Amino acid sequence: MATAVVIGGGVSGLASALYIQRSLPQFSKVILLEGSSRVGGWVNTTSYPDGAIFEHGPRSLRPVGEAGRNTLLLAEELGLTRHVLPIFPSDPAAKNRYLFVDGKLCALPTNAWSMFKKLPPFTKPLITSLWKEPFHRRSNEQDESIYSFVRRRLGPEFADIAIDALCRGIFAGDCRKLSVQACFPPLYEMEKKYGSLIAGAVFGFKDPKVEATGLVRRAIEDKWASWSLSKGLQQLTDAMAASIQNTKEGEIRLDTKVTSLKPNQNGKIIVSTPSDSIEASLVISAVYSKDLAAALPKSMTDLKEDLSALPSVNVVVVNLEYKENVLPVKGFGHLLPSFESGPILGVVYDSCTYPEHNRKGCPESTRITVMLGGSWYDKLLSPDGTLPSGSDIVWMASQAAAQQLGIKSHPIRSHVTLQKECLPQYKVGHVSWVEKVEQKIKESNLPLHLVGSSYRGPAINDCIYNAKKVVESLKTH
Ligand SMILES: Cc1cc2nc3c(=O)[nH]c(=O)nc-3n(C[C@H](O)[C@H](O)[C@H](O)COP(=O)(O)OP(=O)(O)OC[C@H]3O[C@@H](n4cnc5c(N)ncnc54)[C@H](O)[C@@H]3O)c2cc1C
Ligand SMILES: C=Cc1c2[nH]c(c1C)Cc1[nH]c(c(CCC(=O)O)c1C)Cc1[nH]c(c(C)c1CCC(=O)O)Cc1[nH]c(c(C)c1C=C)C2
Repeated sequence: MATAVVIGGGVSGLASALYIQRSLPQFSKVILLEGSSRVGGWVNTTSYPDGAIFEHGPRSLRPVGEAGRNTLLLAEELGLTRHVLPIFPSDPAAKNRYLFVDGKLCALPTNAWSMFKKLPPFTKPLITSLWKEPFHRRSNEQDESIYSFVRRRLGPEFADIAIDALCRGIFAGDCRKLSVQACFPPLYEMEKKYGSLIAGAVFGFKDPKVEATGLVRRAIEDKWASWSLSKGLQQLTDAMAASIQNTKEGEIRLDTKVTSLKPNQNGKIIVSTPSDSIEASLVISAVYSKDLAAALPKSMTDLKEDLSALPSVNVVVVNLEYKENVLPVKGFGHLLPSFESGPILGVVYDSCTYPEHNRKGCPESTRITVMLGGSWYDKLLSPDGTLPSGSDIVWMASQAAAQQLGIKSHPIRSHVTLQKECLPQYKVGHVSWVEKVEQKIKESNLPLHLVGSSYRGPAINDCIYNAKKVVESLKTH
C-alpha cells in the first residue's frame, strides 16, 4: 500500500493532494498534514452573520494564461460555477487603479488614448517612454532587479513611480531588490527572445493550452478581468478540502505539524509529527522553504541552509467597514510608491470590486482593506521594536484612509491581521536558487518534491498550476 504525504494545507498543498488523487492511482492513501487548525493557509476569509465578507489574504484571481484558466477549470470541477463573481472589463474595478502621490489620487492610464496624455504624477505621456523602448539594447546579465530592468527599458520616472508601487501591490517588496527573471518571467523572456517588450507583446502571444469550455469559455468571451466567489476565496480552498476528503484515499489531518523527515533504507521517507510517524513513498512539501528546512535531518546541512536563505516579509492587513458610501472614486484601489509613505502599501476598495460581499440590506456600506508593512515593516514598529496594539493599527489605517480618500466618518467594524512571513521575496538570483535546491534534492534520491509560493510565483493561479505540473511529472508511463 503506497502512501503519499503532502505537507501543508494551503492552496498549494490542497491542489497537490487533489491532483495526486486524480493522476497517481498507485497511491492508495493520500494524507495531507496541516500544522494549524484550518486549511487554506494565507487564503482566509471571515464571513460575518450579517453577510459582510472580509478577506485577510488574496481577494481576486486573474482568468488569463494557462494557470488562470486552470484555476477556473478547477472551480468548475469543484461545483463552484454558480458562485463565481466575475469582474467585467467595463466594471470600474477592472478599469480604474490609482496611485496616491503628493497628496492626490492619480488615475493610472486605462486605455491606448490615455498613453498620449500627460497624466500626473508622470511628467510626460507614457508613449514617450514606449516609443523608444524597442531601441534599447538587451542586457547580457542572467538576472537583474525589476527596477534596473524597467529603468533601462522605460526610463527612471516609470520605474521610480509605477514599478515601485506595483511591486508593493504584488510582492509587498522593494523593486530594487526583487528579480525580474523570477517575478515577471514574461517580461524577462520578451527581452531575451525579441530584444524588446513591445516586440514581445506583438509577436510572443501564445494561446493557452487549457481547453476553452464552460467557465473558461465564458471568461474569454466576456473578457473577465478577475473573479472571486460568493463566499470569498476561502470557498475555493474549503471546496478543495471537501473534495479530497470525499474519496476513500484522501485524508486531511489538522493541528498536525510535520517535525521531521528522515529517509529510510527502502528509499522512502519517514514523516514524523508529534503524535505519529508515516512511511511515505512520495512527499510533496507545500510549506515555506524555511519550514521544510526545519524538518529535514541534520545530515542535509547544505540543503537546509539553502532552503533557509529565502527571505519573506510580514504584511499587516486591516479590513475596515463604513456605514455609508465613503469612496470618492470607483476602482480596484490605490497604491503608494515607497517614496510617499513607507509602511502603507496601498488600499483595496473591496466594496467597489465585490458589492455582493457587503453586509445584507446595506448596499451603501463600504469595505476597504489597508495593507501595511512588507519590506517596510520595520517602519511600523514602536521604538522598543514591537508592533503597535491592534487598536493603534486600526487608528493608523483609518487615519491613512481618511487622509488619502477624504473619509470623514469612523469605521463601524475593523479587523487586523498580522500575516507573518506571508510573501517570499524573490531576490535577484532566485531562479538559480530554485534550480540549485531542486538539484540537491534530486541528488539525494529522496522521493521529495517542492511546490508552494516559495519557488515559482506567489499568485494562487501559480500555486495551483505548479502543483499540477509537479504531480503530472510523476506519472509513470
Ligand atoms: C495579504 C495577501 C494578499 C494576497 N493577495 C493575492 C491576490 O490577490 N491574488 C493572488 O493570486 N495571490 C495573492 N496572495 C498570495 C497567495 O495568497 C499566497 O502566495 C498563497 O496563498 C500561498 O499558498 P501556499 O499553499 O503556497 O502557502 P501557504 O498558504 O503558506 O500554506 C502553507 C501551509 O503549510 C502549513 N505549515 C507550515 N509548516 C508546516 C509544517 N511543518 N507541517 C504542516 N503544516 C505546515 C501552514 O500552516 C499553511 O497552512 C496574497 C497573499 C497575501 C499574504
Ligand atoms: C497593497 C498591497 C498588496 C495588494 N495585493 C497584494 C499586496 C501585497 C498581494 C497580491 N496582489 C496580487 C497578487 C497576485 C499576483 C498575480 O500575478 O496575480 C498578490 C500576491 C494581484 C495584483 N494586485 C495588483 C496587481 C496589479 C495585481 C496583478 C494582477 C492584476 O492585475 O489584478 C495591484 C494592487 N494590489 C493591491 C492594490 C491596492 C493594488 C492596486 C491598486 C493590494
